[in-house]
Amino acid sequence: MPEPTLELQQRIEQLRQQIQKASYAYYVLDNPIMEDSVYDRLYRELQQLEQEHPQFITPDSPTQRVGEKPATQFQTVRHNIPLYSLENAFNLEEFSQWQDRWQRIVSTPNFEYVTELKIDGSALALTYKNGLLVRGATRGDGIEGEEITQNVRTIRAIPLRLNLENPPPLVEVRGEAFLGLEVFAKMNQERSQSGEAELANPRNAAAGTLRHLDSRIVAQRRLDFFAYTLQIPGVDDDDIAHTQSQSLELLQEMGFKVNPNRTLCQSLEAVESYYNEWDVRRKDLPYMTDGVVVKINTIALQKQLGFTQKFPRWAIALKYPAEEAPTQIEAVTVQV
Ligand SMILES: CC(C)(CNC(=O)c1ccc(Oc2ccccc2)cc1)c1ccc2c(N)nc(N)nc2n1
Repeated sequence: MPEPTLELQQRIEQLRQQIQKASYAYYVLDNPIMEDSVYDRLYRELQQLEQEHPQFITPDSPTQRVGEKPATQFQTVRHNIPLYSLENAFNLEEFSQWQDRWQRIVSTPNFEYVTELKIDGSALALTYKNGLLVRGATRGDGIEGEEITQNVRTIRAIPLRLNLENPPPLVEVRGEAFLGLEVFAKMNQERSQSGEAELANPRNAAAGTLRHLDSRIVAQRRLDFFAYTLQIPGVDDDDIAHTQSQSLELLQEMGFKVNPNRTLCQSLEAVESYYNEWDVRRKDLPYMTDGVVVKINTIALQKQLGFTQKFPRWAIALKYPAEEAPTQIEAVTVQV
């Protein structure tokens, strides 16, 4: 076997960049730039070269998304930063009461909310070391979750490497993993054809898929992901971004898929119109939502308000009425 030449390494790097660019356009920007047949040919060439020269394989190579052997179990890991859940408001009256509560604590007249869609999926905590994805974990109880890195790596909307020149030593990203409605319907069709019980909803299907021990099965399920929180431990949140909306833009620049249907609101009425607008428009979205999330936009104000034992005081979920009565099986997330 001739010594691998420099141009071989350059060819491998070139293939990686072309494949990564096409994958980002397709899975994050939802805007394909390459025919599938061309993508497959480039991918096969890269796989071939890496098999011939495994010393050139890097953890962020697109070929490293699907693991080989199934896991036997998942480890429990402690989140570097706790994952808080959201207080719920079930109507605008409750939202208005929440607004009055925090306005009593901070006397600031000119507040601003960022309103985001609440995706009906399963929360994920992602950890990047020097820009490389090193861990993916389920929310668990917010303090500890299950380490499911191999499964998280199969989610093509999640970058294996941050798009940053000099990445900080540690970056924590939170978001929602979900199954699109089309993928969910196809999954249930396959399950009913093979005599398995259909799953009640895409949230259950996503949570169950994330806990599948065989990442090759997970890769076939085509999970998707929207990021919504960026943290750089050791760096003051206010220095990363002054507002939640800037933080979402940063996440996009770093290579994450961030839900585009977010708005800035300066009043309760503006929040109400966003909530009512998306109660109608969400029926045309290719994924399930179960509410909107309203966050005080200014990070300095978020810090002033802080957290209760369970929730941030500066954010609330404004839920839509549930479509189907939750059944008992929803309580338990099983591998599906
Ligand atoms: C607001 C937050 C709870 C995330 N934020 C955090 O988890 C979080 C955690 C520690 C933070 O700061 C700390 C840092 C160190 C120690 C303690 C707190 C700040 C935010 C949340 C939860 C669920 C969401 C959801 N389903 N959809 C959208 N669109 N947004 C959501 N946002």
